[in-house]
Amino acid sequence: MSDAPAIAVRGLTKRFGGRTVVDHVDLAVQPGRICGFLGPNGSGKTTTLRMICGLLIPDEGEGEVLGLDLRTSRRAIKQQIGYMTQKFGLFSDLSIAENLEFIARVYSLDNRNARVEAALERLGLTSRAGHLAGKLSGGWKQRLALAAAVLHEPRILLLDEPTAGVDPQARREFWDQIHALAREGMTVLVSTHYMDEAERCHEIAYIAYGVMLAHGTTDQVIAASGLSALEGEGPGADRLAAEIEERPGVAMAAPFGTTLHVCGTDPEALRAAVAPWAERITWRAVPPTLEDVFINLMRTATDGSVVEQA
Ligand SMILES: Nc1ncnc2c1ncn2[C@@H]1O[C@H](COP(=O)(O)OP(=O)(O)OP(=O)(O)O)[C@@H](O)[C@H]1O
Repeated sequence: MSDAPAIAVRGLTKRFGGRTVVDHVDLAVQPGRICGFLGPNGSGKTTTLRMICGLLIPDEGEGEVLGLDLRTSRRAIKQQIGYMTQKFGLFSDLSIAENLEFIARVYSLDNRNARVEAALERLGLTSRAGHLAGKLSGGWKQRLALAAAVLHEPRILLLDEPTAGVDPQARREFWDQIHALAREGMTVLVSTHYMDEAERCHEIAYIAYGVMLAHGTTDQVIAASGLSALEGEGPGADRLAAEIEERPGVAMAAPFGTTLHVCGTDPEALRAAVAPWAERITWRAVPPTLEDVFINLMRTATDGSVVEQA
């Protein structure tokens, strides 16, 4: 397998009405990797995904998708990408298999029967092929949407919040499917708001106000944040969040059950900040979480988007 990234974009920029919603984003994802794409609502994830799959033309920037030029080969790129949008359309009065057959027909795919069979098999849908799509639970609907997205055997999958509103068990199974596809060599870029999903990715990218603020493995992103964290346990620890968050050196404080989780960028200042409660609360150093890192990034990020006056 070549070492060339499956996705490599540089300086990708998109403006809507004079407002920059994706601002010089660089991203490279190697073949067979699952990259989680995180960021607050409206930070530019969907817009970035749509530029990568050739549905939107960037205002600035360049890149290659599977070695194809993002600006000049959008049609060829689209054919090699499976894109699962936040709201996917399916016909509720058609069965799972009929929905897939319909999609195969709309896209004029060859070997339609074999493709539908393969997609059903690949996504564990064969035993439910005759079930009406409208009667499926959220998790099975997502699985059908994933089957539809891989019907044309793309080499890259772009998934836009694929498991929003799906229960934990179904989400876990959906992620098992994504990993199975990645093992076959599929490159996956998946936007999500869930921390447990971020942790299931090989790497993560975090974007806020259209600017890419972090990219790497979970460990790399946590290490690069420079955060350290303490966990406080003792009577009333969980009720101290507001008070402690006011102290210098504390970036965030949040109760988790009966404990209090605090973090900041200066370990000594953090210790000093909680010292007044040291008699009744036991403080111990714990690794910062991905959630700490993302919330801290979000709080420190600024909206640099420029709205031009009409
Ligand atoms: N076609 C459009 N015209 C004008 N503004 C748009 C358009 N598409 C997106 N935007 C704006 O661009 C910004 C980024 O939107 P985008 O959907 O890319 O964010 P997102 O990170 O995917 O958000 P979410 O997590 O809520 O799905 C938002 O402020 C959105 O309102």
